[in-house]
Amino acid sequence: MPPELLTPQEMTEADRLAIAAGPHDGHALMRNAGAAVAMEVLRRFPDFARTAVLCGPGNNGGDGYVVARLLREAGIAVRVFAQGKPRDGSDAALAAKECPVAAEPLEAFEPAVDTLVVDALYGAGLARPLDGPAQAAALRCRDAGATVVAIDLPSGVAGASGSTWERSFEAALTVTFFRLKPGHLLEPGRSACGETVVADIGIPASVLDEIAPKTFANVPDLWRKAFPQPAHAQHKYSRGHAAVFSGGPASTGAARLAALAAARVGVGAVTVLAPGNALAANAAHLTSIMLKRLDDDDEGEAFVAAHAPDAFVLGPGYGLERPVRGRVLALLARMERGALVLDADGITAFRDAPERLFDVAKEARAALVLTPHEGEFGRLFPDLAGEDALSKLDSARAAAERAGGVVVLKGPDTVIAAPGGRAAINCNGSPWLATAGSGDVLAGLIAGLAAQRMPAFEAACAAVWLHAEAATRFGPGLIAEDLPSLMPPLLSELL
Ligand SMILES: NC(=O)C1=CN([C@@H]2O[C@H](COP(=O)(O)OP(=O)(O)OC[C@H]3O[C@@H](n4cnc5c(N)ncnc54)[C@H](OP(=O)(O)O)[C@@H]3O)[C@@H](O)[C@H]2O)[C@@H](O)CC1
Ligand SMILES: [K+]
Repeated sequence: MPPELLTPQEMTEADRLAIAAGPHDGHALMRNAGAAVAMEVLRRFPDFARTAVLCGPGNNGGDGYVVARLLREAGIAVRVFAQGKPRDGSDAALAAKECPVAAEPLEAFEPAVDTLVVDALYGAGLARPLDGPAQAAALRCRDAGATVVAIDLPSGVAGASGSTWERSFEAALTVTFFRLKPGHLLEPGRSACGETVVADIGIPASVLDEIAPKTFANVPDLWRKAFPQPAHAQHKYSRGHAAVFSGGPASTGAARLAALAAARVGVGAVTVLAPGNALAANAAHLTSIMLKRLDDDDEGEAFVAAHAPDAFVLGPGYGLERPVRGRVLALLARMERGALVLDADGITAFRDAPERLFDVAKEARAALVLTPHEGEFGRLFPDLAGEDALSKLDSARAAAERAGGVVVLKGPDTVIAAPGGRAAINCNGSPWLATAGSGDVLAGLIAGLAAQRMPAFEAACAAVWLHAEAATRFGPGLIAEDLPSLMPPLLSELL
């Protein structure tokens, strides 16, 4: 899957540029789009005796008329149910004219289990909630358990955000064109799409040079070139040094999970920095990972000065009893390079004064990486979290800009955003990751990669992908302790 994602506006621009460059005009692109959908229908659903194609008034409907014609030509029983008429002279009007199946009103559509439904009501052009007849059709399909193939997007799903207005169609398969849109990967759109296929309809990749998309699917091709490759001449510290702050004696496990993850992702040396009363608990469980006593800020400064770790993790199991903010701000100001990954309690500690963190991050040489779940995100960015008009992508992007750092907004559709507007949506998420300690491992993976000089945005994207891929491959029964040791085979594949 190519990494670029296009907003509906960017997709319109891609169409325009492709038509201008030739040889395909809009009608040819529509015929190619319809043919791609018809081919998927015939290939994947050969057992349906009947097909109902629901056509809207725009170009999405135009694609539907092409599908209806091709399926009829292939000998399938096809009925067309239309909402509105294509505008005179449009490509969709031409496609409707070429379609030998007479259109019936959408209100007459009754789904049945033996009838495959092709949803060509609305795609990228949907600008407001589905109206009554379209909503009723979506509901009837759900109630009847009909199998739906959606063209471009299930009608009712917004391409830019994945949000759904009222009831949307729910597809078993969605066929989209040229590149995915954010709405295919962001929930609830992603679940509504079922399986998603991207079809080539003759738009050349060169149109992307002009469009310069800033949103990506988080696939290895997005960051593979920046992934750390060990060299023969390296020693342990030149392979990077990551340090993880431990919580008190009763909450040391989170830091060790992060430390082990950093080590497994290839960093040369890892140190756990623990308060004196937590040294014994940590020492009992650490072997290759170093342990250093750290009780107050002076010692922290001295350690950073002497060893200059390339990346830090602060937050997992850290607690909120000890002063956190001063330590974070001093560390960030002092680091020469690399990244400070702030997770969990490290994020919560700044709930009353996020601007203090952001001001320092904007001046820092090291990158700040924040890894909030939705709840933690709301503590640092209450206005962004409470704004319904913003998608998860918009929120993460605005937060990264405001924070002057990389924001990893976690969830089933984790979004990674950097200042400047670059953002990636993760697409290999796994329900098995919803387990205690999994976030600690992610923080450690990010720090481990950043310590090896991978730029912070790429490090965060790669870590999110590795974390999810490990969980997906492991499957049921996964606990956070399993995750670090699942890295080696994934690294072998990537390298
Ligand atoms: N461009 C190309 O070359 C190619 C494009 N392709 C295909 O085109 C699709 C995009 O086409 P599109 O832009 O015409 O948008 P589409 O989704 O059909 O809807 C627009 C129409 O719906 C109407 N409308 C909107 N919301 C509504 C609502 N809630 N309830 C009722 N009506 C509503 C709106 O009316 P208006 O807002 O003007 O009143 C307008 O008439 C794309 O998804 C892909 O399938 C492919 O063929 C490849 C080549
Ligand atoms: K559709």
